[in-house]
Amino acid sequence: METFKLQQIKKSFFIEDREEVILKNIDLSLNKGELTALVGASGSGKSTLLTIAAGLQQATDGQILFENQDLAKLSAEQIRAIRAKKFGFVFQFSHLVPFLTVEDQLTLMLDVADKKINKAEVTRVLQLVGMDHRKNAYPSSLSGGEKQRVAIARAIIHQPEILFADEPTASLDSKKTEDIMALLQTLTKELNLTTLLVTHDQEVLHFVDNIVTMQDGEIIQTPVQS
Ligand SMILES: Nc1ncnc2c1ncn2[C@@H]1O[C@H](COP(=O)(O)OP(=O)(O)OP(=O)(O)O)[C@@H](O)[C@H]1O
Repeated sequence: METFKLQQIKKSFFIEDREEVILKNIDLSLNKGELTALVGASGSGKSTLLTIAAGLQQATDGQILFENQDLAKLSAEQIRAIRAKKFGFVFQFSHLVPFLTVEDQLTLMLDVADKKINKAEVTRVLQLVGMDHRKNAYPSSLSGGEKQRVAIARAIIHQPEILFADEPTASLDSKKTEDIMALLQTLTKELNLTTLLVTHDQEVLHFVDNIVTMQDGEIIQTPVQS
C-alpha cells in the first residue's frame, strides 16, 4: 500500500545570481512494509531528497503527500509535530546521548514524541533489536554496531510510520553492515514500516525491496527486485 508520495519535487539553490538545480521534478512513491534504497553517485541528490521527504528542508516546488495532506504546504511547526510523531531517523553515526543509558535513550524519545513512557514497551523494542541485555549500559561501552542497534530502537520506539535512514551502515565493517541491514529489513516487514534508505553500498542492495537510482538530480531507473 502506497503511504508516502513525492510529486514533481524540485530543489534549487542560488549561488550568486546563478540557479543551481539540485533536484529535477522527482516523482517517488513509497509503500508500507517496503524498504526502498536511494543510490547514485556522490552529489546526485540522494541526501537532499531524503531531507526534503523528511521535512528537514523545504523543496523549491512539488508535493509531499502523506496521510491525506501535502507536507510542503504545512508550517514549520506542523511539520515538526509530524516528524516527532510519525517519522523515525537513523544516520551514519548513532548520535546517542553520552550520559544516558540505553533504556533512557528510548524513554527520552518517547518524551519528545509526547507519548506515554511504558517500560515494558521499551524492553520489547530493545528485544527486537537484540539489545535488551544492555539496557543499563552507556554508549561508551557499546560497539559501533550495538550503538546503531540502539539508534534504530530509538528511531522506532514511538511507532513511526516512516523510517528515514541516511547511510546507516557507512561507519560499520561488512559483517556489522549485514547485521544492521538484516535488522532494518526485518523491522520494516514486522512493523509494517515505510523505510527510505540512502546508501553508497551496492553490497547491501539484496536486503531492499526497491532500488531507486539517482543521477544529476533525477531518478534514472526504479527497478523492482524479484
Ligand atoms: N545548501 C546547499 N547549497 C548549495 N548546494 C547544495 C546544498 N546542499 C546540497 N547542495 C548540492 O546539491 C548536490 C546534491 O547533494 P546531496 O548531498 O544531496 O548529494 P548526495 O547524492 O547525497 O551525495 P553524497 O553521496 O556525497 O552524500 C551537491 O552538488 C551539493 O553540493
